[in-house]
Amino acid sequence: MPSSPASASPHKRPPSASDPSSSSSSSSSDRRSSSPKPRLFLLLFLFIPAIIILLLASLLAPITGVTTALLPLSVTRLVHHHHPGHLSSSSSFLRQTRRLFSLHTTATMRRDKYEKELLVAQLAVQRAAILTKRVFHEKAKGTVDKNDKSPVTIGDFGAQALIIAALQHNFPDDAIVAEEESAKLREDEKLRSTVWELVKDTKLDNPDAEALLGGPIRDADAMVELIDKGNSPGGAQGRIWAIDPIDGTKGFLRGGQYAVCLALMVDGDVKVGALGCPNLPVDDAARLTAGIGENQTDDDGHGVLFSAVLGHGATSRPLATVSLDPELGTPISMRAIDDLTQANFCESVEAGHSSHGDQAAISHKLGITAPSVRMDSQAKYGSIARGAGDIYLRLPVSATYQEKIWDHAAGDLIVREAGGQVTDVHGKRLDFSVGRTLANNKGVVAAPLAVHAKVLEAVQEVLSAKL
Ligand SMILES: Nc1ncnc2c1ncn2[C@@H]1O[C@H](COP(=O)(O)O)[C@@H](OP(=O)(O)O)[C@H]1O
Ligand SMILES: [Mg+2]
Repeated sequence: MPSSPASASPHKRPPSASDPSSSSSSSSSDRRSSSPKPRLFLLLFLFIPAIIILLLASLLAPITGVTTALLPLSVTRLVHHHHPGHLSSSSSFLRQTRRLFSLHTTATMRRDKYEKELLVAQLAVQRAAILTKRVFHEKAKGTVDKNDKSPVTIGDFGAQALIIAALQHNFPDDAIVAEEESAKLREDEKLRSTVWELVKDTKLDNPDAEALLGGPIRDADAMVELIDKGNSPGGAQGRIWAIDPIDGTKGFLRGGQYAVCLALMVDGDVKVGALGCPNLPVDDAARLTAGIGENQTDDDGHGVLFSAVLGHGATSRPLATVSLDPELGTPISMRAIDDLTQANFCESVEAGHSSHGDQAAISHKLGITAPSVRMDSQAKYGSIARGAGDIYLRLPVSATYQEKIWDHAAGDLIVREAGGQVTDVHGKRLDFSVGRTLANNKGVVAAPLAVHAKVLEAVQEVLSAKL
């Protein structure tokens, strides 16, 4: 039969020398009134270390990445477990503290995931891609001369204005490095009104998403001013966005691959990247084919959005899927290559951007027989990141050319987050902290992590005379 609690029993147990609970003959009420100091001491003894732990954990969370939200909870449990009933007023204080710290920690974790930045980047790229696609279709219909550069100019200005508008609306204090500046638009009234006609009618068909980007730009003058906000010198400090509104202008003109590119760098390190590739297949499993660089359409089955956040992997999703969930998307990863001879290379279409001859010599050295796949733009980075291709080489042609940060920032992160390594031909990581160009780097070697060193070795052997 269960014994009744001592306090409820009318018969007190006789005191016993061996019973620690009866070492004193005083009653519990006596005990309550006679020893406040030890209890206070005990309280302080437990509380002060707990608060110090909470403070330290919270401060260290951004550095260590440790999930401290659980820590205050366990400290609370520990205190309650050892001193039930004595901490009621203090426990509400502790609970409040815990809530405060968890809120702070959750905010830190969100910040580390750059959720809002990712969402805005994805939507901004998607909206800008709608504009570029409209121009691409006009061009495909033959309404403009093939050698006329105006479609790409119109698309470039329009897409840049739309992306900057979204960034300014959401992150007004961030700096922006963008490819275009508005001088030409200010001089050319006709060009300005053509771009404005396109910009004013381009919106996402999801009203919440469109509202998040700040809705339409006010007028043509505001549009021109927005374009010039992309004039930051870049550098190693603070938050800087890099925009290439149409990367692969040559591809855009020839009806091949091009990309709308956006990346966020914080203190010179790329944290978020989004690449809209309107003419790539949606299907991640489709291997690259020789014809991928020409006569493309953005019909059904085409148009993919690659994204990545540093430390959180890379994903792809259809460019047409507008969602307020930044995590919607399929994780992508580079193809595991056991036998390098089975790998395939991609490179620029333009021999003036990357040496085709050196690339062929490197292929040969590695025993790769498949011809390289040539395509314009950062679509190359996206394609190897999802395993459609394996290796991307950009081999310097000119000794003086400096690569632009907007041509690489998003792609570099997406490949690294998909399990790849990206360096220059000297084996140095791309350095986005030195301004608008990659002044500290030469060329690009991007490959799955496991084979990167081997590929780099072959690159250096072939280029040894030039390096
Ligand atoms: N001599 C050169 N070497 C390497 N890249 C160059 C170059 N001249 C121009 N580019 C860059 O190459 C980019 C295109 O890369 P790709 O050849 O991979 O498609 C161009 O971007 P835009 O098309 O945005 O102008 C341009 O910035
Ligand atoms: Mg470019």
